[in-house]
Amino acid sequence: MSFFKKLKDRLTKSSSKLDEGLDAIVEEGSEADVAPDVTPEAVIPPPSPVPDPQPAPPSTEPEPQPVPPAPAPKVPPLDEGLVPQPPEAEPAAAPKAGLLGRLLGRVGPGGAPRRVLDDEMLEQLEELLIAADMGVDTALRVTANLAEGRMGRRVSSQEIKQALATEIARIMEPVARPMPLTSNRPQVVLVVGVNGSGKTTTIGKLASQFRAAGKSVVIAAGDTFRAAAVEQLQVWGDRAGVPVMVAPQGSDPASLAFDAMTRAEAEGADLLLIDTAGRLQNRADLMEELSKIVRVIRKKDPSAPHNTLLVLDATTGQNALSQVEVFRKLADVSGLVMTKLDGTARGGVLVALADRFGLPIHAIGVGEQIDDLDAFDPEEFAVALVGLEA
Ligand SMILES: Nc1nc2c(ncn2[C@@H]2O[C@H](COP(=O)(O)OP(=O)(O)OP(=O)(O)O)[C@@H](O)[C@H]2O)c(=O)[nH]1
Repeated sequence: MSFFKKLKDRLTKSSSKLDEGLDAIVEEGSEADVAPDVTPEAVIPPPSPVPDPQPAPPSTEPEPQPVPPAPAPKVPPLDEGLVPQPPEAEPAAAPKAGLLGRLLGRVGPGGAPRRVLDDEMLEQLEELLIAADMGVDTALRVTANLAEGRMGRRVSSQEIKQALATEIARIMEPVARPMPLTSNRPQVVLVVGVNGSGKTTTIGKLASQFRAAGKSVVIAAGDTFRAAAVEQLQVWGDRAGVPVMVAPQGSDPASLAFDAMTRAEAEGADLLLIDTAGRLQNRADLMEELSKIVRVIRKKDPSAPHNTLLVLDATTGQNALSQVEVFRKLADVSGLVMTKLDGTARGGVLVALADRFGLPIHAIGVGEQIDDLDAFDPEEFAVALVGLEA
């Protein structure tokens, strides 16, 4: 199964939320929009060419004769990259409201419900995006950009989805960067994040991928306080075929990091992945612990760590934003990994993260298996998030 397929299948909760929400907004508005004037005119298919590229304002005065009344659906085709579909051909007017119209609307662009993009619709879109965890600022920016050049036009939900996906991909593009590989040997990667965010799993998946790419890897189980965490890391190390250095419970993580550095150097390892504790209850202690690890490994290599990955759990939604803020104070975070994008309706938080911090998103996790981690592809993500077909 391609990763995209997997992503799409597993992002169902996020995408269905947006997907259905967008459909509902357009359908609801399209009914309200056509209802007042649809009765008399629905009979007459409006003449093909529209006199003027007018945005079809809700006709104010009652039209006397049934000649070519402007109000209905005849607007110049929505151009500018909204949809690569043919302009709504001829039958546009007829099957609008009602179940049939809706069903047809879902089948093809020909009879899709359309709604005039106005302030009310924009507000509804904003609310939907905020509910999908995009955050207020980002939702406002996205909808403002979406509105540009489209206000007053009749749009279908498919077109809105396309436009939304384009907008989201545009925001995500600059942050979609795989973890850079350096020439340092070992390249030291510090992995930080709150407990349960998926650090251990991510380290296992990364180790496995680097191994598959021909790199030699050493893992250090730096959360020495939690025996279960260490055991879990050992399990992942075994799966990935990578040695895991552990220390007695409660011993100094910095000294373990130093030993791991020594071993990685001695073995000529390409990468050293260091797991760390994620107890945020006492930030001062955690900060001290992390900076001690950094001090100690810098005795061996002043340029280390070469990457500090913050692992975030997508299911925490907006909380991920505050975690970035906290961890940026505790450590010099250089990139993000977002886990658990499967099974959450909160995938939109990634857009908020990209928009707010601009930190590289190196990878995303969409499952608990060893191959459920991949590079972050902004277009695939955007399309999956809004529920479009690839
Ligand atoms: N569905 C899903 N579950 C994940 C993903 N990544 C991690 N998990 C699960 O999340 C739980 C916590 O993951 P860990 O890797 O143990 O998290 P941690 O940050 O190391 O947490 P501690 O061991 O408590 O420090 C585990 O049950 C993982 O299987 C993911 O991408 N998708």
